[in-house]
Amino acid sequence: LQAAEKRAQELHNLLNQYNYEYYVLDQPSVPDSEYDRLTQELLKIEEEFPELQTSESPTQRVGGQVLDAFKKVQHNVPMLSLANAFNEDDLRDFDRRVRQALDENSYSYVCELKIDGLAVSLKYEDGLFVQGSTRGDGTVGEDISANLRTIRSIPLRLREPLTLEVRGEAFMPKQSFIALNAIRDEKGEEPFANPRNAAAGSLRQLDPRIAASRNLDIFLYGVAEAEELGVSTHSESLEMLERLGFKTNNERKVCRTIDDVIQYVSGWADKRPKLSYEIDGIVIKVNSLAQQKELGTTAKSPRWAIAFKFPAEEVVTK
Ligand SMILES: Cc1ccc2cc(C(N)=O)cc(O)c2n1
Repeated sequence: LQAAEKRAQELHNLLNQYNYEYYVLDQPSVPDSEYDRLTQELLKIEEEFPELQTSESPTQRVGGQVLDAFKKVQHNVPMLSLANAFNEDDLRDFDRRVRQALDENSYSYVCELKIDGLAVSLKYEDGLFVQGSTRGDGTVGEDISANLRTIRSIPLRLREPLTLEVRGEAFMPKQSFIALNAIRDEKGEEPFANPRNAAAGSLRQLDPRIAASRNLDIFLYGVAEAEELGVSTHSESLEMLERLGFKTNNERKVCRTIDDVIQYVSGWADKRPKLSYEIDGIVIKVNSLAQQKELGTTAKSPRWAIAFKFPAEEVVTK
């Protein structure tokens, strides 16, 4: 058993690394055939020694049993929703409020694409993925761990054995959305109106095999209680997420002034069709976590962030 256990660990490490290269970096270093061969080898070992078939095994992404309902999950750190800005004046009003609240101290912003998907929270204990949930009403969400495990860019084991909670946006890439609607069309089923609804519908499935078939993906954008982990800005949180093996959206920019923010926002308005996923705006955050704390939140939204919304995108359906 020891030899099998040692080989199984080697295979976990290899398969996790190849999975990371393929789904997070989009730069595989081995052909699919090699990945499949190693997976078969691990499946054989797990068949011979069932005690090695642990939940962290790369072979256990798609669970077998169909749930009859989702459990409720309490978010210790509320998942906030963002206030919206629709034009330049709204952005300048936001900046005025920030400047006043920070007593004219210097501050900078981080701009990131606002992915049009479903906000989710992922919990890790000693580096292992233990729970995934929807935002729900911000304090209580639904446990969709079995469905989130099927998203290949979500690591089942972090590069460091940390216990933390991260937040991100699960989404369906445009191409997967078009392919899914073509299949539904053939089967005489109602097509999904847009990738966001398709992603939400997929993650609400009680059978994880259906979620696994929907080619979902995710961008992580935050670490709950990041300051506890020795991080002082939002951009450092994003770098930490990358170091831990998470997929983040690299289309982000630190902007020193609201004029830079406005330039960044207007630059993206007509670049959306080029993206392989839908965005519904740009998220603008005060970069310093200490200043975020100083600004605080209203009942449901941070005072240190705002979402600039683009007009609804005419969806390419064919
Ligand atoms: C605090 C917060 C809330 C919702 C968010 C949503 C997105 C998004 N949809 O991409 C990105 C963020 O950085 C967010 N940040």
